[in-house]
Formats: sequence, C-alpha cells, structure tokens
Amino acid sequence: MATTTNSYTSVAIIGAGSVGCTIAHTLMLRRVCAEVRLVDIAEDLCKAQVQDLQDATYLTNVRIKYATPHEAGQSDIIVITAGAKQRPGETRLDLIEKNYKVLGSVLKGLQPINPLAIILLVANPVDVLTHFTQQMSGLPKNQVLGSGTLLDSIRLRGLLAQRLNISDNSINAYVIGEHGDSQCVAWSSATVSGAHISLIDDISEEEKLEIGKLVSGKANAIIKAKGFTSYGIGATAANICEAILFDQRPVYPLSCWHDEYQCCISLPAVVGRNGVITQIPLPLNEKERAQIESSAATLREQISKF
Ligand SMILES: NC(=O)C1=CN([C@@H]2O[C@H](COP(=O)(O)OP(=O)(O)OC[C@H]3O[C@@H](n4cnc5c(N)ncnc54)[C@H](O)[C@@H]3O)[C@@H](O)[C@H]2O)C=CC1
Ligand SMILES: CC(=O)C(=O)O
Repeated sequence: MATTTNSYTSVAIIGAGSVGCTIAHTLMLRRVCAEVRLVDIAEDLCKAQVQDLQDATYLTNVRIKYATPHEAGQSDIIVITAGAKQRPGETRLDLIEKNYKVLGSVLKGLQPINPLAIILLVANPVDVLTHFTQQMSGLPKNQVLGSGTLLDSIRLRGLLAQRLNISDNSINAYVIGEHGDSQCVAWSSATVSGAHISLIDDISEEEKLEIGKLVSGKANAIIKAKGFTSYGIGATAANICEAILFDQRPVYPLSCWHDEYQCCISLPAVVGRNGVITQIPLPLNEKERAQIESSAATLREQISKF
C-alpha cells in the first residue's frame, strides 16, 4: 500500500462493471491516488456504484466521483475496462468485434485527452485493444499499455509457490505473449532468488505443461463457475497504477508495442510515470522464441481484420 496518498492525482476508470469497480475499490483501499473518477454508459448503474464505493472511503482520504468521459480524459491515468466479457467457453479473442466498437466510442468521448495521461487497457482482448488505442488516442506509444500477462505471471508464481513451498515474492517467472490462449511460460529464465528453478526442484516437462495449462485456463475455470473474474485484475491494475503514479519502476510483463513483433504483446518492461520506460530483454530458448513468434502472429492476424 502507498504510505501517503498521492495528493493531486486522479485515476479515471471507464466501465463501472465488476472489473472497473474492483479496481476502484482497490485503488481506494491502497490510497494510490487522491481521486477516482468512474464513467459508464449505464449512467444509473455508475452513479449507484459511486454511492456504494463512497461508503467505503471512510478514513482513506480518497474521493470517488461520477465523471463525464470528458472529465475522465483529463486524468493522470485512464483505465479502460468498458466492454463485453467472455461467456463460458468463449475466448478473449471472440470479444474483438464488440469491444473494438466500444473502444472507438470510449476514445472519442475522452477527447481531448490530457497529453501526459497514461492509458491502461484492461478490457479484452487486451493486446489487440492496446494496439488500437495506440493508433486512435493520439498519445505516444509509451503512454498506452495493457495489463497483459502480469496477471498470468502472478497466477504462475502462485502455483509455483505452492509446488516449491517458497513465497511467490522470491520467485521470478514470467508468462509472456498474448494475454490469452497463445501465451507461453518462459521456463528457461525462471529463477528462485537468482538460482534457476531447476536447481530448486526437478519439475518434469509434463508438469511444466500442466502448470502452463492451469495458468492459461484459470480465467475460464473461474468464469465457468462465477461468470467473471475481478479480484485478481483489481489488484493487478491497482499495482500498475501505483507504479506509474509513484514512478516506482518495477519490471512487469505488460502489453506494449514491440518493433520486433509489430504488435502489442507482453514481455518484461520497466513501468514509471511516463508509462513504459524501457523494455528488458528476456533470454528465451528456441522453443519459447517459436511460441512467442506464434503468439505475435495470432495477434497480428486479429489486427489485420480491421
Ligand atoms: N485484462 C484482464 O486481465 C482482464 C480483463 N477483463 C475484461 O474486462 C472487461 C470488463 O469485464 P467486467 O467488468 O466483468 O464486465 P461488466 O459487464 O461487469 O462491465 C462492463 C461495463 O462496461 C460498460 N460499457 C459498455 N460500453 C461502454 C461504453 N461505450 N462506455 C462506457 N462504459 C461502457 C457496461 O455498461 C458495463 O458496466 C471485459 O472485456 C473482460 O474480458 C476481465 C478480467 C481480467
Ligand atoms: C478474464 C481475464 O482476462 C482474466 O481473468 O485473465
């Protein structure tokens, strides 16, 4: 949690559904910013969410208010969660037609966007929507990023923590590529406190495959039972906002533009007040390189349809 509230900072959240409100709630509890601005096309719902969240602000010093898209466009960070969610059995890429249209109308409503704002994409398919936001928002590419595979990497570390009986904080392992079915685990660079993971325990190839499937299938398993996911992305998005507003510069696997792959895709990047500060090279073996190239090809194919 931030030790002091960042006094004049504002985060706008577009889309006051399950994900948007969980992000708002987490930002408030962790005192990441001074003001959270909530926007939704469903005005009554949005106002009711604001009323409910206001009851949770006691002693946090964080204001929460209903905002117009124009007011949201003037914020320090604009988080986009507006759009359709997956129904059980749907992939994230199945949402592209609907959410491309939603994104277009959201970006139009935000104009003129604060030239120093950072836009954080959360709505799915997050990599493809990050690409289109870089094209349509008018902001420099480093100021537009997607939550990408940070959430998947947290899921991976959670499973490895259980398997190795070591805190997830001491495990450095990344899921890279699409935040979706073509993602891959970068096993060759997974370490525990600097030691390659294979020195800690001999995880077989079958087990690695099984862990990778559990990670990439986790959202679908949750959606099948409860209809949506929200707490994981709430914490993940709030962490990213904190890293930006406090210029903390952690290395996170986030969706951002990569010249090499000609799309927005997740690989480790340093995050700070200007968005993506720099990209960190990740050593990959031949198999992982082929997987990320195939993941990038999947994303480029989606982009080329529009
Ligand atoms: N990147 C990630 O790791 C994650 C992404 N998601 C994605 O987040 C998105 C939202 O999910 P939920 O909150 O569960 O859905 P939801 O249905 O609860 O909320 C979506 C909200 O967007 C609003 N909306 C639609 N069009 C709008 C527009 N033009 N302007 C403003 N608001 C608009 C709707 O009225 C609704 O309140 C989905 O695309 C979902 O797949 C969800 C979890 C994790
Ligand atoms: C829904 C989604 O993208 C997730 O929870 O990973």
